[in-house]
Amino acid sequence: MSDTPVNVTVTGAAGQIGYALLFRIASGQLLGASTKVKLRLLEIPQAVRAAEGTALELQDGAFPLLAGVDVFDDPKGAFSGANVALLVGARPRTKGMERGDLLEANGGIFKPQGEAINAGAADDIRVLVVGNPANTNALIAQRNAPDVPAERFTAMTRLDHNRAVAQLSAKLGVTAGDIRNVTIWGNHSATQYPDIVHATVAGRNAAEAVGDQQWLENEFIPRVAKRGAEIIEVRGASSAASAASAAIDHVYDWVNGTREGDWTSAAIVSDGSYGVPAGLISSFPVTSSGGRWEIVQGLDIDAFSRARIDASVAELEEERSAVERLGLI
Ligand SMILES: NC(=O)c1ccc[n+]([C@@H]2O[C@H](COP(=O)([O-])OP(=O)(O)OC[C@H]3O[C@@H](n4cnc5c(N)ncnc54)[C@H](O)[C@@H]3O)[C@@H](O)[C@H]2O)c1
Ligand SMILES: O=C(O)C[C@H](O)C(=O)O
Repeated sequence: MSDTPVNVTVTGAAGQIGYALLFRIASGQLLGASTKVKLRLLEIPQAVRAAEGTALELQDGAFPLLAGVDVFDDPKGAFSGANVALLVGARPRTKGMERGDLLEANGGIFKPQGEAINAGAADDIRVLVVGNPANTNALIAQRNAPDVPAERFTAMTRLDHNRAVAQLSAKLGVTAGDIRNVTIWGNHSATQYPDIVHATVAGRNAAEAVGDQQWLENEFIPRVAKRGAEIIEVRGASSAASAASAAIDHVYDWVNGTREGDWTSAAIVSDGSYGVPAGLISSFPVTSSGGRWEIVQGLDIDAFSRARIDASVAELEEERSAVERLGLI
C-alpha cells in the first residue's frame, strides 16, 4: 500500500450522486483496496454546510483508506493538487426536459472549473464529467485547460453502457458478467447509439443470440437511450446510486485497466476514429491499460450503425456550436 494518498476532488458533494459516491470512494472502490484517498469536496456556498455534514459522516465511517476530507467553496482550492476530479455538481433535468436543455444553466460551471484544473491540478490529473450535458460540459472544461493533455478529460457514458449490458442480459437470461463488447456511441443523450453488433454472450454473438431485430430497434435501443427519463418518471428524481456506481466503474477501469477480452464505453476526446470529428468528446468502445483509454479500432460499422452514430455526433456538433456562441469555449 502506498502511503501517499491520492487527492480526489468531487464537485456537487452535497447532492444526490455525491452522497451515493463519497462513501464508495472512501471505502476504496474508486481506485482499489491498496490506495489511500484524500477527499476534496467542492460545493456552492449555500450547500457548504451540508457538505460539511457529509464530511462528518465520512469521518464516522472510520474508513481505513481515508486520509482526510476537506470542504471548499472555491474551485481553485478544491482542484489544487487533485489527481482525480469527478465533476458532478450541476443541476439535474426534471420531467419533460432533455439533457441538452441544461446547457445554458450548467455550461457556465465548467469554464471556471477547467481553468482551476489548469492552474493547480496535479500533473497526472484525470477528469470525469458527470454533470449534464456531460459530453459538452467535459468539452468546456477541457478547452479551458490548455496545459492539461486533452485525453485526461472524459465524460460519463458508463451508466448507459451498464444499462445496455443489463437489458441485454435480462433478455438473454444470463448475468451481466456473461456479456462482453457492448458499445455506447456518441452523446449521453437520447440520440446515443447502444450497439450490440459486436457484443458476445458466453462467446456467442449477442445479436444472433437475440435474433430479433424488431426488439433491438424498437425496444432495446430506445429503452437504454431513454432510461434516464424513465428513472425520473418512476423515481421522481434523476438517477443517483446507479450514476455513482457507473462513475466508480469508469475511474476504476481507467486506473486499473479493463478486463481481458472485453471493452467498455467512455466519452473521450475523438482522434477522428470512426469518422467522429477530432476534438469532440464522444462515446466510443474503449479499453484501458497503463492508465490510458484507447479506442478499439477496426470494427465493421454497418449502414444502420453508421446512421445512428452520425445522428448523435451531429448533435454533439450542435452543442459545441451552442457553447461557442455562449463564449464558453
Ligand atoms: N452522465 C450521467 O450518466 C449522469 C447520470 C446521473 C446524473 N447526471 C447529472 O449529474 C448532475 C448531478 O446530479 P444530482 O442528482 O447529484 O443533482 P443534485 O441537484 O442532487 O446535486 C447537485 C449538486 O451540485 C451542486 N452544485 C451546483 N453548482 C455547483 C458548482 N458550481 N460547484 C460545485 N457544486 C455545485 C449543488 O449545490 C448540488 O448540491 C446533474 O447534472 C445530473 O443530470 C449525469
Ligand atoms: O437522465 C438524466 O437526466 C440523468 C442521467 O443523465 C441519467 O442518464 O440517468
